Amino acid sequence: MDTQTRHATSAPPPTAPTNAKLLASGVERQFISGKHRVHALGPLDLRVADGEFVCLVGPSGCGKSTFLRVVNGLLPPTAGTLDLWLDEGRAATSMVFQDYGVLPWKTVLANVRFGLDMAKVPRREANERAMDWIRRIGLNGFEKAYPATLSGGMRQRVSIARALAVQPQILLMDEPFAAVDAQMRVVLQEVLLKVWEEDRRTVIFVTHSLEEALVLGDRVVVVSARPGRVVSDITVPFGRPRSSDLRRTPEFSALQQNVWDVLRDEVQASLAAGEE
Ligand SMILES: Nc1ncnc2c1ncn2[C@@H]1O[C@H](COP(=O)(O)OP(=O)(O)OP(=O)(O)O)[C@@H](O)[C@H]1O
Repeated sequence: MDTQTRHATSAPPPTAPTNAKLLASGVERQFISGKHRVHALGPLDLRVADGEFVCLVGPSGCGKSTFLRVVNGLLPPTAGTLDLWLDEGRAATSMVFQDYGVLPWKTVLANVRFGLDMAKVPRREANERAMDWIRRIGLNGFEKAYPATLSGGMRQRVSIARALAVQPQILLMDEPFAAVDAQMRVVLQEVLLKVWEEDRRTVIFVTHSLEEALVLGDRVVVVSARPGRVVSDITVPFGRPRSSDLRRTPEFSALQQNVWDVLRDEVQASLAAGEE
């Protein structure tokens, strides 16, 4: 049965729009920093359908990570409402960050199992589920290895497997491939496409790479200079399954240029405001 979760500054919750997983309505977040008030985000309006892969792009400091933290429930919005429609008994969200976030004193298996251990899943089942993800993400044979012995790309696979092992209803990814080299980035994008296409869970993916956003996303949402608002919401017309060859098509280059034309104004506004 569906439940509805609301991170809100007002009540009551609305009925779910058809197929919606997330609905942000006028979401804002301000921070108090010393004597200053920082208006980090919003008002931001966004609807994400169940099973949709949505990429957020926008200038540095525009509030993208803040939005993910609001969705994750780590930060309450200071205005507006965020509604999530969730299935009972399953993890709501799970986060993957740029800096791997793996625990150096645990093996790959124990890292991937971490969220299942927290949820008190019996050890045998937790091991089976973790091993399944280790295989799916291409780390078979490394389950007993420690993170220090792995490359950056492999550590990030561990992070992704750990996030997915708890079967989150919404996967939140904050520039997850920004710290790996260009070739590994393409490999990780393909790994993510493959595992996502197997079960199509809802994903919100923050990136600075338009190419990455267009390869991965069903939609690319351009966020304005701080405080971040949606300035453009582009449906990516390329079919699935996708591969990296998509990048070499003229249609891809044309769309990338169109999105950049929108984003460039926001980056310039951000630079003028001294954000970067
Ligand atoms: N805890 C906090 N206290 C004060 N200010 C904060 C806090 N967290 C974020 N900010 C400010 O809010 C604004 C938005 O930050 P956020 O990290 O969400 O941006 P971003 O779009 O994710 O940036 P980037 O692309 O560089 O990662 C920035 O000006 C940041 O300095």
